[in-house]
Amino acid sequence: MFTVVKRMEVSASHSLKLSYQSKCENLHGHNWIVTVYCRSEVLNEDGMVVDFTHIKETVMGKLDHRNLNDVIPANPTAENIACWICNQIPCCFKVEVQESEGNTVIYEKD
Ligand SMILES: Nc1nc2c(c(=O)[nH]1)N=C([C@H](O)[C@H](O)COP(=O)(O)OP(=O)(O)OP(=O)(O)O)CN2
Ligand SMILES: [Zn+2]
Repeated sequence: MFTVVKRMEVSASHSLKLSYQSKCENLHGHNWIVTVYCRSEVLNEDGMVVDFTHIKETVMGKLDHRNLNDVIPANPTAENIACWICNQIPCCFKVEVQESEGNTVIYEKD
């Protein structure tokens, strides 16, 4: 079994629609640390699970310097961001999204 791990920093903005009053309703930014995990028992014809560069192009190309409310088709919480990223990348089974030093979400496919 092979596991590819790719870590990136995404600078972007979001606002959250919540069922309670919160400062997060206001548009604001984070430097999210995103770590993507891809796994496969077999390698492709290039000898890879997934190209690190393709993971970066997918995540950074779609999210970096964007308003995530315009990209993620759900409330752009760290949970929904992690799930959305996982579904964009072949062989991805786990995504960690660290919003700040003490706040991290881990999404794993069943
Ligand atoms: N489970 C989640 N909780 C929260 C999320 C989230 O995505 N998932 N997101 C937010 C907001 O993005 C908010 O901007 C985070 O604010 P921040 O000040 O960074 O976090 P804290 O209020 O916890 O403050 P710390 O100083 O980091 O303790 C809120 N919650
Ligand atoms: Zn936020």
